[in-house]
Amino acid sequence: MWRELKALHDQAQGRRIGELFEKDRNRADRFSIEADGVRLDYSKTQIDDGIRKTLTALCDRRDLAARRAAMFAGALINETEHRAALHSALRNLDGGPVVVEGVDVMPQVRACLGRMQTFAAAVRSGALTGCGGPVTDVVNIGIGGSDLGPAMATLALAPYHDGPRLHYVSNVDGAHIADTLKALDPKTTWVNVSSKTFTTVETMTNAHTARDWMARGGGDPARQFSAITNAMERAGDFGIPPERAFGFADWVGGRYSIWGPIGLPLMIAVGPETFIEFLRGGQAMDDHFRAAPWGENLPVLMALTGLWHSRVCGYPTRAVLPYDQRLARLPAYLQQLEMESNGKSVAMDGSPVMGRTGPIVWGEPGTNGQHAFFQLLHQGTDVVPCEFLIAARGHEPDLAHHHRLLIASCLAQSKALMLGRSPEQARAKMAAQGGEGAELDRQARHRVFAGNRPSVTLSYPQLTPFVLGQIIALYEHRVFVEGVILGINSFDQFGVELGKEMATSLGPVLDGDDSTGGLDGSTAALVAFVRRNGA
Ligand SMILES: O=P(O)(O)OC[C@H]1O[C@H](O)[C@H](O)[C@@H](O)[C@@H]1O
Repeated sequence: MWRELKALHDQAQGRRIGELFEKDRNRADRFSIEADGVRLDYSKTQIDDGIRKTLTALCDRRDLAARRAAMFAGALINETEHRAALHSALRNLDGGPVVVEGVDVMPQVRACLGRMQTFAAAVRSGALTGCGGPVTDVVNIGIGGSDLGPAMATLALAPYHDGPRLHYVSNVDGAHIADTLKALDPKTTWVNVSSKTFTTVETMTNAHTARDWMARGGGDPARQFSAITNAMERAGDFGIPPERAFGFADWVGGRYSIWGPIGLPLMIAVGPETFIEFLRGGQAMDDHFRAAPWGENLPVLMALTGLWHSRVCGYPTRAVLPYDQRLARLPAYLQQLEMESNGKSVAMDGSPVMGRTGPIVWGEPGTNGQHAFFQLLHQGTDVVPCEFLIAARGHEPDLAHHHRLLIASCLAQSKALMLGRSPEQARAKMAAQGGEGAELDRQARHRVFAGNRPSVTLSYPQLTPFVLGQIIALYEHRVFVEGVILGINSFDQFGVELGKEMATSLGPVLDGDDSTGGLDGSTAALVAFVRRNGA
């Protein structure tokens, strides 16, 4: 089927996307789908009826319906780690039982959500205090999946933020925690340590530093710390008692964990009701993903468009461009979600994967990116498929003129990428400005835009908690569909281990252990530089 798609791609070579609209007046509608207010427009791509048909046939060829059912039913689809991938159970608010290895996990999920609500309400109301009175600031310490989700969502839902100030510390670079704690009062700051394993070196180092800071400054770490982990004993050893620890099961992967206790800081910021709205958005996307036919299914169409661009067209990267400042952390969040899930070279059965798997995902909010890297998007030698995100309205009614400009810019960019500017148009423009002769020719060449550059646009009414839930669940399922079609396991991450292991053995070398014999030349020279110039 990849060969068939490659042949369709070759046939489409040289075809202008713009012409597809001239041939089919209904193209925009026929190549857009909408579910519960979220609309995906993939009409500004080379995908036509034949390509779509072959792409959707991939879903049946790879038994997507059965894999999807297995995921939602709690089967051990993470085969390398013998685990279920059941983040959907965390937002299964009105659904029935979900059974993992003979046990319905829903009572445990509901009990945990209830504890989170009680805890968040107590922090927000001032019922839970620090030594110096009500909690003014919450510092969340975590990294990767224990940081990116809540950090991204706290910014996204800023208009709903009515709890204490939230701060996120992730990097082991002491600059991160030093800059964060500098402005805080140890007597009214709450520290939450988020770590699924409670062993991650960055998180544990920051947690110890925060504990020392609090104790030195008159706060009480025994009272002002909480933990989110599935290693309760380790949290206890650190000094956080079970009543202030929130557990989650191993069937929730780190990068899929925002829906459960890892979302607690978000719940503290926006309140339990708003958090539940976020869960409802995720659940609505689950319902859509499970019910809609392939050709009307948002995660499936996003996945198929992505595979078309990366696997068939061979474009190595994809730009995520939220025209929504509050989604500024979405590209970083998606880098973990997509690249940690599908950046693999070995198939589920252990055989090598032929061809490209997950593309490199990168991006920045618009309009800022326009004044930075959009030059390359329009005129560079690599084609970068772009994913625009835009809300029909913002949260600032008195600044509606800003939003009008934001939307106009977003729509203009996807239009310009598609249509470009021909040499004739560039010459006419230069001539209208008084240019002539050889200089006009030379100048005009710099002002040509090849166009025919694909993009998709995801639009939604407003970035509400419900819509954010829809968007995040949409991307999760997109990753799952891509993984199934590529035949890889999207739920393990062995690729992060080797560097961690090597860091452990390099620590003593940096401390002065002279057994540098095993080091490669470059690493030995870098160690020598640090020793010469370090403290
Ligand atoms: O939550 P933790 O156990 O501290 O793990 C934090 C992160 O570190 C690991 O290296 C993984 O790459 C991530 O998937 C994980 O989210």
